[in-house]
Amino acid sequence: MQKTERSRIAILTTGGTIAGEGQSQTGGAYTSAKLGVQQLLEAVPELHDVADITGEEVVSIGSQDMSDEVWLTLAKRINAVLAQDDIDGIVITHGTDTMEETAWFLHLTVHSNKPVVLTGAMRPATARSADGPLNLYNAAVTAASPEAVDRGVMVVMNDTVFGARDVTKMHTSGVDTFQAPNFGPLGYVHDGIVTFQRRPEMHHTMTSEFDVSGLDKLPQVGIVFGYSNCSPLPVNAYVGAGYQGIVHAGLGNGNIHCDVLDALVNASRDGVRVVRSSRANSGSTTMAGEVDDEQYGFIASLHLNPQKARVLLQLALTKTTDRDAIQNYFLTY
Ligand SMILES: NC(=O)CC[C@H](N)C(=O)O
Repeated sequence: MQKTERSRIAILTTGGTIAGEGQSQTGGAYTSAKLGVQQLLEAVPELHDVADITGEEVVSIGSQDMSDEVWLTLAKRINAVLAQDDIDGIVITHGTDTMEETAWFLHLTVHSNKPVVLTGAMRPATARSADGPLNLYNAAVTAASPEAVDRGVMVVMNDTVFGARDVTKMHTSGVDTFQAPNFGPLGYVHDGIVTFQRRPEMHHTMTSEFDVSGLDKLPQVGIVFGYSNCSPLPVNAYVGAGYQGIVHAGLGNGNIHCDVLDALVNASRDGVRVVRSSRANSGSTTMAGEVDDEQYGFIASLHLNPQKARVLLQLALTKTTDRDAIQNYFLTY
């Protein structure tokens, strides 16, 4: 696709290490979410070679403090900005800890085919070899590219373009922390040019039926972690607190310790929707395995990791509590 006019990109900031500051250029200690939009933009003058840029702060937090409320604010703001004729794409700067969840939430709740790209950094702005400035530049290159249209929400980090559904944070501190263990990247950015290899096949953005425009909160869904000799206490606590859904970060192919299984079966029979995911980091929690989902009324998360399964279950519960319909969402998105 040839582009004749200059792109117009809105950069929305939310905090994270990309806006972080430390005392030392080589030490590890720093505080995230310290720099404002102008400082982020001034660090990368080359952004203006890529597109006409506007900047706006949405929140300023470490993404470990991300909340459903901020997600709803972001989705509504992005939908409004992308509805403007004078904006071609959006870059969101974000902490890396929950970047994959925010990207996935937006992939399902933004209704535009214009590019939406999240980026961040593993090293604060004050560090030697800070990765934020080049990540921000590469994100803007991607958001400004006509080739990026209709690929849903993306994460651009470390020269690599990932699809929101596929990407996960795999390393606590390395700049190559983001990976897509099941399906690989969508593309790469080098020398100011983005090259795509493929398109996300499952439903998203324009074909997503989830609409949060009228919502000010989301259904409560918790995650419980599976391990040897584990306890049903967290499941029972969520049920007691009135949670509508529970995602089990299971063993292997979504297996569940017998004590926890009893608690989850009771929860499921009481109408709490239970999704079976895996702590294994790659592979699908398949629909036929050691656990009989049909018998217990459970839902298989397939390739979605626990934190992403939680997001889809929250959105599914805004539409229905029917187990089969929710399983169908997991097969569709
Ligand atoms: N590398 C990072 O961005 C981590 C900083 C912070 N914990 C956050 O996720 O916002």
